[in-house]
Amino acid sequence: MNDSTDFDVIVIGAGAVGENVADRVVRAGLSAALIEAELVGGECSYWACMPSKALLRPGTALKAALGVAGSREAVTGPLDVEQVLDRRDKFASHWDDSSQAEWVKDSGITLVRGTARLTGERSVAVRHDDDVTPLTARVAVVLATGSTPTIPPIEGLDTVEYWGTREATSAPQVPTSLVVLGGGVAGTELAQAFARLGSAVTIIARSGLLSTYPAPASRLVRQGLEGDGIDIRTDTATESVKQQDNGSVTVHLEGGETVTAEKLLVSTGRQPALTKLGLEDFGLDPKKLVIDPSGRVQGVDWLYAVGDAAGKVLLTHQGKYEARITGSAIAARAAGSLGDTVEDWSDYAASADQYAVPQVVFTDPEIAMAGRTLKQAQDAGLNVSETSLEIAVAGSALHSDGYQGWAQMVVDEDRKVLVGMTFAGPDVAELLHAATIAIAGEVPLNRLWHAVPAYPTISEVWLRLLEKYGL
Ligand SMILES: Cc1cc2nc3c(=O)[nH]c(=O)nc-3n(C[C@H](O)[C@H](O)[C@H](O)COP(=O)(O)OP(=O)(O)OC[C@H]3O[C@@H](n4cnc5c(N)ncnc54)[C@H](O)[C@@H]3O)c2cc1C
Ligand SMILES: NC(=O)c1ccc[n+]([C@@H]2O[C@H](COP(=O)([O-])OP(=O)(O)OC[C@H]3O[C@@H](n4cnc5c(N)ncnc54)[C@H](O)[C@@H]3O)[C@@H](O)[C@H]2O)c1
Repeated sequence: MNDSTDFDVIVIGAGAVGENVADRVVRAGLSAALIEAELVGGECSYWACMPSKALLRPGTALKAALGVAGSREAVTGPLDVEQVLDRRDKFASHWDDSSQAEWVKDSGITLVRGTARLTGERSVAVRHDDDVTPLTARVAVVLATGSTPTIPPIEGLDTVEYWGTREATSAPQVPTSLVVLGGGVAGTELAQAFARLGSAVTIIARSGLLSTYPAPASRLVRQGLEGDGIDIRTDTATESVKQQDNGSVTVHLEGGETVTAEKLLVSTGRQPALTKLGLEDFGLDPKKLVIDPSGRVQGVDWLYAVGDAAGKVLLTHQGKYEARITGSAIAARAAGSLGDTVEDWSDYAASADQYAVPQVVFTDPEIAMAGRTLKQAQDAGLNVSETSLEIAVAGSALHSDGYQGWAQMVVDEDRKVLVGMTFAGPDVAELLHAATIAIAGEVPLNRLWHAVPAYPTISEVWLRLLEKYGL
């Protein structure tokens, strides 16, 4: 750290999102301090996206080889667990942030290690061990503090040892059995990763499995998980949990049934990490901030929030997008070229957060979705139609024997543009960006008709959907 305590911009939280805001403002000629309490790189690098995908990928690759006659016969054994965990460790940089800290320094950003709290207008105190360093920002303070797990009020949970997603993604060994509480994205991905690494896995979901996605897509994932031997209990409430003498955990379900496993994973959602920042002193609610499309916090014109902390979309790529937008808005306001209001879809408004978010569930099969589901579009008052079909094209037949997939297109009938797209099936994630472009670009359907998918690829499903729609 250099000795300066006065910067143009202070960014609290050096996750992927905080790093990107700091980089953006420095590139625009401003100075920036980036404050981090734990590891530079944040959740995604060490305990979320990277290690979870590294745990999943070998199982998906093995299943792909088993799905094609010829390569199937060449597979002679199960996953090599030690190799999988070693590779995961490399993707998590062995939980060492020195290369990311080096990048921060090389980018001209000042890294300050410690826990930050707002102490006044544009003022922050950073506590590191017993030292407290006061910092001031001439222009703006940005909250990029991420999110923390939501822990459900289940009797006994505070008395047992359980895994959160951090412990699961960094697990040094594979447990013989695992019970997963929560049927959301984190729960299903990690359930499949551990099942394929040899754990006997049970998922307990209060409602459905991946219930925010279109039902045919979630059903395909459920079939895939069941094919891996996962016991899935949906619409099942958990009454209490208890640790056994041998360390295993028993989950007592509504109706009297119990499930016992070596490890319990609680993956029941996340919430913005906004407590202990002193927000109350500025009349703000630390449960959720109201922010404008440039990321500025309502009522405090020097304060911004991005990424998970902003609470709009809890995804790395979307948080980094917000970081680029907010960084540009801060720099433009510092230069006097941007006022209080920002235009939708301009360089200073994170409009895609509302209309064109891409998201992937990295199970096998995958779900890849961009924009709105039919229900979300209807709830937003749009006059929409839906067209859906099974993915059965030359590209999918070649991809694997017995390929099963599903796709859905949601069209705004008043404007004749795509507002939502969902694909489910093996390797559909790579189809997604075309949908994101069509939605964000509001490409008219009669022009999309001229975007010809290459033969023989799974993307031919685009053509089938447009034909079924009536083009
Ligand atoms: C298991 C799992 C898998 C996931 N997989 C994916 C995926 O595949 N793709 C995807 O897009 N998203 C995924 N996500 C979501 C993704 O991890 C988050 O959206 C992303 O990490 C948010 O980045 P962020 O920078 O906003 O927050 P974080 O990465 O949480 O970073 C915030 C940083 O702020 C620091 N901090 C907090 N408070 C203070 C303070 N007061 N002072 C100083 N520092 C502070 C923290 O230590 C942390 O390093 C996954 C999440 C989980 C849990
Ligand atoms: N591939 C990806 O992009 C990816 C992967 C993992 C996580 N994430 C992100 O991380 C965030 C957190 O993931 P998550 O799966 O924890 O959250 P989530 O919100 O996706 O799912 C949480 C699930 O837990 C359930 N639940 C809540 N309380 C419960 C209880 N008492 N008992 C049983 N179930 C209960 C909810 O009904 C929901 O299905 C998500 O917002 C997601 O965006 C993304």
